[in-house]
Amino acid sequence: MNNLPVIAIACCEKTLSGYAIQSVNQFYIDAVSDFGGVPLLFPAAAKGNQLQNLLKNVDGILLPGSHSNVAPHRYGAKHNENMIDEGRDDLVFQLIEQAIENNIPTLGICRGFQEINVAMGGSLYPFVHQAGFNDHREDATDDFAQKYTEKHSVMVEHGGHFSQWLSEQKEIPVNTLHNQGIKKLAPDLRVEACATDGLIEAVSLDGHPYFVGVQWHPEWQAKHNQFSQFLFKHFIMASSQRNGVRLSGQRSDRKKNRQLT
Ligand SMILES: N[C@@H](CCC(=O)NCCCC(=O)O)C(=O)O
Repeated sequence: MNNLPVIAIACCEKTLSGYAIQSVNQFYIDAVSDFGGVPLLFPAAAKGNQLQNLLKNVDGILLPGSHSNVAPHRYGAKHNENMIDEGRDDLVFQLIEQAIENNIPTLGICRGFQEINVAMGGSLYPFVHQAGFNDHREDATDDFAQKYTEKHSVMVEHGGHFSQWLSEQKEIPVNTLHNQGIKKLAPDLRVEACATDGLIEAVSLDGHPYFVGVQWHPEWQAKHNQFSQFLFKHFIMASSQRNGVRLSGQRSDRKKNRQLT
């Protein structure tokens, strides 16, 4: 029997009561567990060999949302950005490179979606509602049911994963909690869905086992949302397949080492 797939979740670097902390919103941890993965929080400080060694024990990567924004210099922009988290940027840009190079199943959500586009050569609008699009910002309320309620639809593009998963369904109702959005699409990314105002809201990478980014938040009550179930089930399935290959490779290495001693 395969072990449960280990899913690396990228942390944000924040400050709490004067202490520097690594943090992940619990909704992401719960969604990974609910769909059969083992969440493993990856600290934003992990670099180089540390990261390579950690990734040897990983079957999937989740790039979660965050109120911070990708540093403008990462995509040649000059505007002032107050919500910076360069430790997270450093971590996820390495993770994205490794995920593409080594076919590690990856799901990017909101900021994670934007990081994928920037890491692969695209750019972002700092405020989409100032660039001719609708206002996609989150509601300023402590009522999370209101904050995460569905606010618009995205239109499914033909030829990608989403159109295969959904067969005839052409629209997906989604929530919206973001200021920023894709301006220039990275060259190798496929558009999977767009908002009704034309903003790109979901992408994937052809030829990869699972490399998907979405601008909305499928982790919110994921078990009760049809499309969120597609997203997470396929993500965990691809990660489980990697888990099987990874562990069988490690077993044969141990056997070879025993034969050499
Ligand atoms: N900062 C980016 C992305 C917004 C985002 O990820 N919001 C979710 C915050 C709550 C959470 O998931 O932790 C933007 O504003 O576009």
